[in-house]
Amino acid sequence: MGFFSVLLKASGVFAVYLVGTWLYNLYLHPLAKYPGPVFWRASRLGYMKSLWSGWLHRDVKDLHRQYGDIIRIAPNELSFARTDAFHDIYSNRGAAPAFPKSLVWHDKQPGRPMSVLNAIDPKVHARFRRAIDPGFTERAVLTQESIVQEYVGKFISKIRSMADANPDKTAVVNVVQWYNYVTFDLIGDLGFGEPFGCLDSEGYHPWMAIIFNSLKAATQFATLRFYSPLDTMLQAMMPASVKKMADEHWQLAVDKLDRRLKLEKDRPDLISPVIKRNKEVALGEGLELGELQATASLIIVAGSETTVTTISGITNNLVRNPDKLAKLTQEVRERFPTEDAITLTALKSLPYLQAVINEGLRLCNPTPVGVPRIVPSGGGTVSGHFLPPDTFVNVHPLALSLDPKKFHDANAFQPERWLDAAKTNPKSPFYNDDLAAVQAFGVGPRSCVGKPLAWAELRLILARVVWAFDLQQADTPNGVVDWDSQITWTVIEKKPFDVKMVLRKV
Ligand code: HEM
Repeated sequence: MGFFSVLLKASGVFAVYLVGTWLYNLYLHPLAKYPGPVFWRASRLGYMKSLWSGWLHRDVKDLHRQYGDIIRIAPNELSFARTDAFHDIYSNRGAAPAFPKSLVWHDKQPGRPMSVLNAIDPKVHARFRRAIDPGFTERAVLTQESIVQEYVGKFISKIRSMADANPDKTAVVNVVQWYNYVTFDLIGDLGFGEPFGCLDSEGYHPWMAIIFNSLKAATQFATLRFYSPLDTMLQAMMPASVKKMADEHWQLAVDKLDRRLKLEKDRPDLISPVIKRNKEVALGEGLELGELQATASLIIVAGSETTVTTISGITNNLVRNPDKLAKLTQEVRERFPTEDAITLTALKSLPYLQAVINEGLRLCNPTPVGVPRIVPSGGGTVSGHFLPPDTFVNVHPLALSLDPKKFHDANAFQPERWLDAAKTNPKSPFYNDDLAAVQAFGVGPRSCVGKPLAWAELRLILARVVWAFDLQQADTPNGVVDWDSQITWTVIEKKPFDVKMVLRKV
C-alpha cells in the first residue's frame, strides 16, 4: 500500500472518530441535556477559540444570557450563573470536601516546587494555609500598617510633586501605571522584604513585564493540557529564550527570598509568621524552602495585578460618575481633617467608601472568568443537579454580576445598592439585589488569603487619592477606558488610563 493511500485511510478513520465523538457529545453524553451552542457542546474547540482570543469572560456571559443559568460550554464543562453554586462547588459541606482543582488549570510548572495555588491535595493545601494564614489576618494587616502607609504615602507625594510643578497644580497621570508601582513596591516589601523600586525610579521593574507577558502564556499553555500530551510536546519544543526568561524570573524570586531570610529579624511582613511557625512545628508540618519560594513568588502576582485592576476600574467609574465621586470625596474629607488621620482602622467606618469598593468588585472583578473546579469521583451535586465525576464546573462571576435579574440597573455604577438604606428599605430600587452573587475573593477553603490586605490597600489608596486631589476625566486619548473592551488572560489586561489629578485647595 502506498504512503498516500495509508494517509487517506488514516484520515478517513480519524474523520469518522471525530464525527462519532461529536455526535456522542451532542446526543449521548451524560451532559447532553444542558443547553449551549452546538460548536461548544460538540468539542472543546469553541471554548478554546474564545479563550485564546481573550474574550472567554464576555463570551460565556453572553451565552448565559442566551441559554440560561446553567450552560454547557464544552463537552465536559458546565458554567453556572447561580449564587447557590458558590457554596456547592467551593465550600466544604459537612464531611464532603469542596470540589478539587484540576491538574489542567493548577498543575505546577515542571521542575519547580509547589506553591499554595498548586497544592491540589486538600491536606497539603491545608498545610500551606496553616503556614501562611497568620501573616494575612485582619490583625496581621494592622501590624503591617507602617509598611502599607509608607508606600501609599510615597505614591501620593510623587503625584503631589508632579501636580505642584505645574501652574495649574494638575498632573495627568496614567493611573494603571502608578497603581502598579505602589502595589508592587508594597507587596515586594511585604513578600520579600524589599520593594521593587518602582516608585523611586518611576518605572516598571523588569520582573513586572515578565509577569504581564507570562499571564497570557500561562493561561494559553494550561489549556493545551486539555489535549495532553500536546502540552508536554510543546514544553519540550519551547524556545531556549523563553526557558531562559522563565529561569531568570524564578532565580530573581529565589535570590530575593534568600536576602529576606538572611535578614534574620522579625519584621511585620508575610514571611516572618512562616519562619516562626517553621521553628515551632514538627518537620513536614511547615513549609519547605522551595514551597516558600514558590508561594512568595505567587503572592507577588496574585497580590498586585488583582488589586491594581480593581482600583483602576473603580477610578474609571468614579471619574465617569462625578456625583458618586463627589459623595466619596466629601465623606473622606469630612471624616479626616488631616491626612495622617487616615488610618486602616478609621477607614473601616466609612460606609460610602465601602460601598464604592464593593460596587467596583462587582463591575471590575479582576478575575471575571472565575475559578474552575472538577466534580470528584463518585459525582457531586451543584444547584440541585447531580453531575458525573470529572465534569469541569465554574461559577461565572461576570454573568452573575451583570445579570439584570439579580441587580437593578446592573450595568451602572451604583454604590448606593450596597448601603444599609438599600438593604432595609423595601422602597429602594436596589432592595431586591442579590448582593451574595458578588464573591470576588472566592468562597471556601481556597478563597483569597489576601482579602484583608486587598481591602486595606483599596481603602487606603482610594481615600488618600480623593483626600489629596480633585479627580477629573483627562482629555487625552487614554482619558476614557471602555472597561468591557479589555481582554482577559486569567486577569484583565488593562489598557493605559489617564486621570487628571488637581491638587486640592485647602
Ligand atoms: C482585589 C483584590 C483581589 C481579588 C479580587 C482576589 C481574588 C482571588 C480569588 C478569586 C482567589 C481564589 C482562587 C480560587 O478559588 O481558586 C484568590 C486566591 C488567592 N489570592 Fe487573591 N485576590 C485579591 C488580592 C490578593 C492579595 C492582595 C493577595 C496577597 C497579597 C492575594 C493572594 C492570593 C493567594 C495566595 C491566593 C491562593 C489561595 C489558595 O490557593 O489557598 N490576593 N484571590
